[in-house]
Amino acid sequence: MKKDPIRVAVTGAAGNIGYALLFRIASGQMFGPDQPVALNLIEIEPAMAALAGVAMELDDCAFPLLEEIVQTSDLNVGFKDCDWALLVGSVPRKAGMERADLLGINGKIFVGQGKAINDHAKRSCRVLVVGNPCNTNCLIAMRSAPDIPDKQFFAMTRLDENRAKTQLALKAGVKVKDVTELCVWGNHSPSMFPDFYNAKINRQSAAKVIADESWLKETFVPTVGTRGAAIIKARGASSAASAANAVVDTVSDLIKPTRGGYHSVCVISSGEYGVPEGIITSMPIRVDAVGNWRVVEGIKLNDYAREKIAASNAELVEERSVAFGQLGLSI
Ligand SMILES: NC(=O)C1=CN([C@@H]2O[C@H](COP(=O)(O)OP(=O)(O)OC[C@H]3O[C@@H](n4cnc5c(N)ncnc54)[C@H](O)[C@@H]3O)[C@@H](O)[C@H]2O)C=CC1
Ligand SMILES: O=C([O-])CC(=O)C(=O)O
Repeated sequence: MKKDPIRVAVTGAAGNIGYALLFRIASGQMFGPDQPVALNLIEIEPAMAALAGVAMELDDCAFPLLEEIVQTSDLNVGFKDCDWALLVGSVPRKAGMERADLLGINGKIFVGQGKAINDHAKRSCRVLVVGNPCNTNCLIAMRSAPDIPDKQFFAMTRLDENRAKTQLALKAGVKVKDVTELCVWGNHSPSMFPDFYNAKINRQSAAKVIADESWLKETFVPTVGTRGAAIIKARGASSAASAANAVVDTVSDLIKPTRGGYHSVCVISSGEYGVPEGIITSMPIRVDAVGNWRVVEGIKLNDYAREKIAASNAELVEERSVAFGQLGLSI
């Protein structure tokens, strides 16, 4: 039986991440090899000519699953009837900046986008925010879309999880697929905590397998936390292909039951593990057989882990207060 297409709105579609992402959605890597898709490509007016070029290239791939391409700078058109909204469009940081420095520049974008999603997207629309600072931008979009359930808003820390897995695999001399249950907690910022105690290498605690706590605390944690800056320094531009890859991983894992452990996704907190309520923070997520996600319970966190997670979440509480103050939103 023919399936209806999944309509995916992508903002910043002519940008670097957009260019690495759209072709993977259209080829079936995000939603599966027998699932048609329609792409609503959203850009700001000055980038519409570049967007037309990207759309021409999508046409030239003759993807069998790609049923429609909409190109627009009108958010009301762009989010109309979408099933997924991938909010990538925003300014990336440059060398020497922290992602939070983008709050004043990017935060307001997410008010208008949230409102347009509220008014035009399907009620079942799920929203993944990539544009930085992604946790707080996601919170802004969520609060601007009161008719869409909070549980349908996500921000991305899967790139951090993937980075962390590779660093542990390299250190332990194992394959990256042997590293599982790696949750990155907190903010997508240098304060994030990649939990090496509960991560597994071939089903044993990564901390036990690596048996070098000072490397884990003093090298591994900061390497993961500052990997984005290291990429900017090396490439002269922020991660794009690996970020797009993480978008594909995040969405494809949110639409199917989780096998094995869990994945890192930033979701709305309702106080799990003592996390402050009402922030969008990264936690370990599992998806059940009918497609609902939940935060995995019962993970044992030692004092060091709790302290790191609390510090990262305190940063998110502070970001929320600054952003909401600037935007006139009430906490
Ligand atoms: N959460 C994560 O793990 C990661 C997040 N990022 C963030 O993703 C964002 C995008 O990065 P790139 O694609 O490399 O940047 P880019 O500068 O190459 O592309 C951004 C695109 O967004 C468009 N744009 C700007 N304002 C817009 C608006 N209001 N509506 C629609 N489109 C708009 C621009 O015209 C541009 O084409 C940045 O904020 C970056 O920091 C990047 C890597 C990883
Ligand atoms: O570091 C940046 O600005 C881009 C980003 O979020 C990442 O690569 O993790």
